[in-house]
Amino acid sequence: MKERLIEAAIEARSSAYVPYSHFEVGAALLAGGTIYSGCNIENASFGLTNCAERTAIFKATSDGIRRIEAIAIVADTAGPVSPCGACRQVIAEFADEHTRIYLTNLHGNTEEWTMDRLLPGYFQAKDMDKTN
Ligand SMILES: O=c1ccn([C@H]2C[C@H](O)[C@@H](CO)O2)c(=O)[nH]1
Ligand SMILES: [Zn+2]
Repeated sequence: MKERLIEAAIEARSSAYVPYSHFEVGAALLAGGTIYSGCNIENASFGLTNCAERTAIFKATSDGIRRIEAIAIVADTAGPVSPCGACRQVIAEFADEHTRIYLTNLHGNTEEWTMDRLLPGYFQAKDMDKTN
């Protein structure tokens, strides 16, 4: 499944809409037996750009998915791609301690991470509980 997810992420990357940065990113996640993939989508108003990871996650979420089993992210980087902070927090929303996070590049340099490494101390719903 790791290889299938990486392949799907590479395929999704070919749809990246990146007229400004020309930096193509692809992501693919496994949830409920289905693979959801996404690319980065830029905008003339740069701050409205949506990263590939969030595109894939939002596609899955709008299909009713609430837990990610595994996610692969790929870009043409020297080493494994490093997701931005916003995406790390969004992944955390739908990940648990078993979620496998594959960070890779076009040369096949792949690292397998879990949430504790991706974003230690990420904000959680329970952090809003004043009694804790
Ligand atoms: O993990 C990442 C990092 C960056 N980008 C996108 C956002 C923008 O389109 C381009 C350059 O930042 O790469 C992603 O999609 N995912
Ligand atoms: Zn991001």
